[in-house]
Amino acid sequence: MQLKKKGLLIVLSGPSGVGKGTVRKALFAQKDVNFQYSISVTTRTPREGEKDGVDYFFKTREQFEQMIKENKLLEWAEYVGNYYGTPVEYVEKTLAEGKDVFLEIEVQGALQVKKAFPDGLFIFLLPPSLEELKNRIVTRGTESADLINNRMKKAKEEIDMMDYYDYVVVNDEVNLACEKIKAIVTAEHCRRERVAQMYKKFLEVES
Ligand SMILES: Nc1nc2c(ncn2[C@@H]2O[C@H](COP(=O)(O)OP(=O)(O)O)[C@@H](O)[C@H]2O)c(=O)[nH]1
Ligand SMILES: Nc1ncnc2c1ncn2[C@@H]1O[C@H](COP(=O)(O)OP(=O)(O)O)[C@@H](O)[C@H]1O
Repeated sequence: MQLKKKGLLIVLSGPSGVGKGTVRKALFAQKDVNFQYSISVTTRTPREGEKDGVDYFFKTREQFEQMIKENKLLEWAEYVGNYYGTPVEYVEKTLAEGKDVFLEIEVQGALQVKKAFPDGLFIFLLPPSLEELKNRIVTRGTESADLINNRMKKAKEEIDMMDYYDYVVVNDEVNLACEKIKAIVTAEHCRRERVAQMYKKFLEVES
């Protein structure tokens, strides 16, 4: 058992358009939320309004491949033609400081994180229906018709993976989804605290 309390690694996944970004921004706008957001690296072109170092670190494929070679990524995946990855240094440093880290990543990456951090907290965000998912992607208006179809195909594969997650949260209403995520994190902290206390007590009895 670790003596120094480490932060909790929280992973949020879900199909494109379900509202991960919206829910994440709503969560981080709340004063009682102390998670640290891990900014990912991507080779995707920035969307209108996106800023380098805020939404993503935007890199070329060559730069990204160099980061893979240098083991600078905790996990990475190719998603609809672009690379996405999590810088490892920030995650390890922040967890070691006892702070909770929040990753918003797709399922292939989440499975890699689960191998490296089996005690992470894995949450899957589900749309109320596939029809509503398509509606949201179309309404967002950032993808061409081709890309929307690719993302819908991918969405069905992704939803098949929700079994690997600890919790499933339906994003029917943004504030409600945020409340559910906060409740899950609080409950997980309490559970870990209880286990740590029992373990401590057990050691006292043994010695
Ligand atoms: N594996 C992995 N996936 C990521 C990372 N950052 C973002 N993603 C995921 O990549 C997918 C595409 O992201 P993006 O192009 O921003 O479009 P979005 O679907 O509208 O969020 C989403 O499922 C993101 O959660 C990362 O660091 N690693
Ligand atoms: N609970 C919700 N109800 C209705 N629309 C939503 C909800 N959550 C997100 N949206 C909308 O759905 C679209 C996709 O959301 P976004 O956060 O970009 O998804 P993701 O990051 O999962 O791809 C956006 O237009 C957003 O405003």
